[in-house]
Amino acid sequence: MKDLESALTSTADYDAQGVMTPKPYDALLLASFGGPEGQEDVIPFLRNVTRGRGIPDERLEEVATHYRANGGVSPINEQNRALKAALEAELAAQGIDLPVYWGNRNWDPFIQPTLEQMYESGHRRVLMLSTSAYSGYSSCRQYREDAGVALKASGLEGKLEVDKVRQYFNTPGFIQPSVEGLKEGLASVREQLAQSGNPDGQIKIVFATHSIPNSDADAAGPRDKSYLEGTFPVEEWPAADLYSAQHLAVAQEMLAQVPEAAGLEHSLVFQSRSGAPHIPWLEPDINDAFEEYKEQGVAGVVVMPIGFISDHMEVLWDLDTEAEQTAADLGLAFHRAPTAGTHPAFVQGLVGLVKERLGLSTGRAAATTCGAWFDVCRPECCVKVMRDGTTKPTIAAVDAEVKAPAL
Ligand SMILES: CC1=C(CCC(=O)O)c2cc3nc(cc4[nH]c(cc5[nH]c(cc1n2)c(C)c5CCC(=O)O)c(CCC(=O)O)c4C)C(CCC(=O)O)=C3C
Ligand SMILES: [Fe+2]
Repeated sequence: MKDLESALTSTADYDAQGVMTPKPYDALLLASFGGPEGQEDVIPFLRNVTRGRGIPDERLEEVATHYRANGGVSPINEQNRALKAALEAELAAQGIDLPVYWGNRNWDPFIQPTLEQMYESGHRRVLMLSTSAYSGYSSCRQYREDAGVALKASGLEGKLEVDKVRQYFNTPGFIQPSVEGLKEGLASVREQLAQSGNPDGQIKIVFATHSIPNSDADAAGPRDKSYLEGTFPVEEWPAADLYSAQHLAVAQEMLAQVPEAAGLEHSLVFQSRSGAPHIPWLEPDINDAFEEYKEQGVAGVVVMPIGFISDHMEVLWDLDTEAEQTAADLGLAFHRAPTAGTHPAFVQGLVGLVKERLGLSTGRAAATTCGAWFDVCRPECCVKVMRDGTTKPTIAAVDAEVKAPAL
């Protein structure tokens, strides 16, 4: 076990701010969540997702119906195939020779066999890009663990180097598609209100993201928040956990770029809660929030799905099916903005992040009041202590081999 101080200072390939020295990576791994591709995959997929996580059976049955209604197919795999193709095209257009592979946490193609295949094909230095933009256990650390565990289990540790692209919530390429979406959404809701004879009706801009357990939210980012100095202005978000604070910073940046939003109220709400009912998760739920807005005199909502990079099941079901129905029941005008998907600005932004790591660009792209996030996560970043008291091996972390004390 490495001592934390020496882990922070003795490794040559990143600096004290967690910025990694550029390297000649020879392949890119697009790492994602995975999803079922047919009715027979649905339950095995859900078991993979929730293994050891105490999600009640009733919740699994309920989530299964969302997939069943869509032929047992999650839209996420098609979206990742499209993103992979778009990344390949953009890399080729920029003359960068970097093959792209795809591996998932919960469904075929899985991360471990993909890494094995990459090694067998002669790759030795892999850069991983995950389909999650924010900090948090599910969105950052768990991807680092997926790679860390896969390297151990495959015996590739020390033979295959795997680093990770930093979290990109506050990059211009992630923000720009939503800026356009917000403008279109405001126009759409204004039009709906005018059509219904209420042209001056109050509009609320509702930023939506995945709820997570409060304990995960509190553990998001480095445990010692002084590591955030110069990267994330913690003092601006005194009441919020870091996961919420990152979303609020993104929301603020989008609003600042949309003059049509001036004077309108906005909020951050949560969706897709699971887990046992007695365990607190981030609130308010989007549907509860709509009821409150109705009572406050709001006439229409523009929903901004900023927690997700593509229109997967959580977006199609929890927003476009449930939340839209709640809005209809309440008589609220409703518009859901697109996710980043394969928007050219997003794809170019991701390729820009890869170029940073290859040493092909100068500067580290960042929007919002936060600076660029760390390439190498700070001590106990988004830490999750397993039931047996250990943490899992991870990549791209100063504490890869440091055993975390219980929280
Ligand atoms: C923060 C976050 C993101 C956003 C970042 C990111 O994009 O990665 C995300 C994405 C996704 N979550 C997804 C699906 C599921 N998440 C679940 C369960 C959970 N998610 C959690 C958090 C997140 N999840 C948590 C704390 C749990 C409970 C504990 C656990 O198990 O870790 C469950 C179990 C059943 C249930 O919903 O209870 C399912 C089926 C899909 C695929 C959708 C598709 O198929 O199109 C995607 C992209
Ligand atoms: Fe999830």
